[in-house]
Amino acid sequence: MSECTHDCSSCGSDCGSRTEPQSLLEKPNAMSSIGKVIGVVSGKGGVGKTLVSSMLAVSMQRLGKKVGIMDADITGPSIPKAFGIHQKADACEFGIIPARTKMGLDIMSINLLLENESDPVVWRGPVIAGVVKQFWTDVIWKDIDCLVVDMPPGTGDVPLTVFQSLPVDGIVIVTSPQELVSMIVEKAVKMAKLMNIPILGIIENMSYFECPDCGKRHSIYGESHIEEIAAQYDIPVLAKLPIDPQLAKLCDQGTIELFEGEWLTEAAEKVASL
Ligand SMILES: Nc1ncnc2c1ncn2[C@@H]1O[C@H](COP(=O)(O)OP(=O)(O)OP(=O)(O)O)[C@@H](O)[C@H]1O
Repeated sequence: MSECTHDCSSCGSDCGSRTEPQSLLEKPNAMSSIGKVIGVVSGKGGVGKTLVSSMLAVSMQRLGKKVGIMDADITGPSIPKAFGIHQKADACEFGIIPARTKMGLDIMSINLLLENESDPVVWRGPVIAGVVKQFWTDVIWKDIDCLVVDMPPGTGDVPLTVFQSLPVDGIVIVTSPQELVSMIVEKAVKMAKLMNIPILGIIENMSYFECPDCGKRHSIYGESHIEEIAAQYDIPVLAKLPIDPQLAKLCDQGTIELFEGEWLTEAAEKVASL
């Protein structure tokens, strides 16, 4: 064993002098420069986390920030499709170069590394978690003000890896107005607290549908209880996003960067000002 430096955070030895646990934080690629890291999480699948991650990133870019998106949803990657990216990632001697969207966002996703983007990822948890770490250690995130990490739903291996290995500055929780939402939000809140990660707020997706003819709002998935839930956990509601077929269409066409609307501007300002 080498001589004790008394810097327990970076030392892997389990000696009698240990006063604090070893930090599991990974070093980013030497060529990377990353300002803030924001995780976008949801307790369950299909609530529109990818759509919200994409729109939040675009909204921050519209505020003049340089934004990257790490698609940490390894088994269900959908970020490249939303941005119409089908090419493979490039590499140089220093690391992997993310794909650049039409409007200038940097994107990394497992789909940029697979031979065919429709190939399924049938890997065990530790391998998937290793890939997510490599998206941090091997990818060159150049001059990024804010890196948005689109997490897989739930509280499994990947969120745990991201929270332990990346210096996450805060998370945004995405929900939809459905029955189980309180319990689901509670799980996400508890995980963030357990990992000492600040919760920036909740975004409710598919909150309502606004009739294009008369402007009346309909609560398709039931009345929203997001304010009560947010108050219960003392976290702000950052935005409410309507069900809008136009958004689904833009996602399907790979043109989400062209969305019109200010729903996420306030949330983007809050995240960008961290
Ligand atoms: N507000 C909305 N209005 C219209 N369509 C939406 C809205 N939010 C999400 N969708 C559509 O619902 C589908 C699922 O959304 P998305 O992929 O963002 O969910 P997710 O939570 O990331 O899913 P997963 O858990 O599978 O990763 C997509 O086709 C998306 O375009």
